[in-house]
Amino acid sequence: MLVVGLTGGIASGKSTVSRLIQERHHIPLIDLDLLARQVVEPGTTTLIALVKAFGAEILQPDGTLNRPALGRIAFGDESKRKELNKITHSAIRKRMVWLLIGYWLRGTRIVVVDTPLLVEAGLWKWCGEAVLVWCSAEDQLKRMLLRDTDKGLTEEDARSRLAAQWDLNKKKNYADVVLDNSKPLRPHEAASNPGTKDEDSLEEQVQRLVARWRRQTASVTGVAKWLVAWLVPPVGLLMGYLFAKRREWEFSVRLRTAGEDAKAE
Ligand SMILES: CC(C)(COP(=O)(O)OP(=O)(O)OC[C@H]1O[C@@H](n2cnc3c(N)ncnc32)[C@H](O)[C@@H]1O)[C@@H](O)C(=O)NCCC(=O)NCCS
Ligand SMILES: Nc1ncnc2c1ncn2[C@@H]1O[C@H](COP(=O)(O)OP(=O)(O)OP(=O)(O)O)[C@@H](O)[C@H]1O
Repeated sequence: MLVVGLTGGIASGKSTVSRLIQERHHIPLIDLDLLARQVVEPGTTTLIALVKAFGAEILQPDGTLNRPALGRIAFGDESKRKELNKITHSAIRKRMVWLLIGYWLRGTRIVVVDTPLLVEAGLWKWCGEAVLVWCSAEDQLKRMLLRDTDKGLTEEDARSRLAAQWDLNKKKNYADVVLDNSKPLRPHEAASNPGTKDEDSLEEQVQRLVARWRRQTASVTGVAKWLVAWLVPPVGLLMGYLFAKRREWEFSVRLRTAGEDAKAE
């Protein structure tokens, strides 16, 4: 099974790409932002742990999580954010692994995992391919404000959310594929933009990417690997482990060349 890690920064266009992959190309998708919401539903041990760590002011009167309030605490202070990650990430990963196992049992060929923290949390090594949805920090800020101002997001909130994540140029070093989302979304919009071609639009880039995944997984070696991993799970696990180790080594060479530190959070 080809597990693709899809990442980017806040408001860089991950959900837009996810929607295209899921709805237009019918590839299953695991959204870690969504799992992050499920693990903090009322009554969960994760929500209880969060209240213990950050106080009852992170709850709404009805007992659900007050997301903007927790966001303000976590995005404004690195140590608080680390604490939040420590509490939530293991529960999110557990859910993700169960979902992956489910897809694998059903014989799925390609699954996309959408997560903003693919690089920061070190998940990139465990993916067959890491895809980064890139745009400039100015575009991220502009798009975030356009999207979220009516949900109460101020420019200060937006800047602190942006500062809470790695710069997207730094994340490029960890990506196998970079989707340039500084251009228009659709081909016809690209045509009316001076200096931009139809094939530069996000939709066309995603179309080409998915076509390659399909060719790759339908090739003789792709099918043979998938079949062996599916029929003999221990061999599949070993193949996955060796692949991750090779990937870690290849990227550490690449990162050293780029002057980056391979260690994530
Ligand atoms: C702090 C919370 C409550 C704020 O909720 P809110 O609804 O306002 O934002 P939402 O969850 O939609 O996240 C919006 C974006 O913020 C960024 N973000 C979220 N969590 C983090 C984090 N821990 N570190 C850096 N950026 C983050 C991501 O780009 C995400 O797409 C929420 O983001 C959360 O529970 N975060 C911890 C879990 C987590 O790390 N999720 C990311 C996927 S693993
Ligand atoms: N190429 C583009 N041109 C203009 N607007 C865009 C483009 N791509 C995405 N957008 C808009 O930018 C906003 C952010 O995109 P999206 O929600 O896909 O980002 P995201 O990376 O999933 O964000 P988050 O991490 O906050 O969930 C949305 O309102 C989306 O419609």
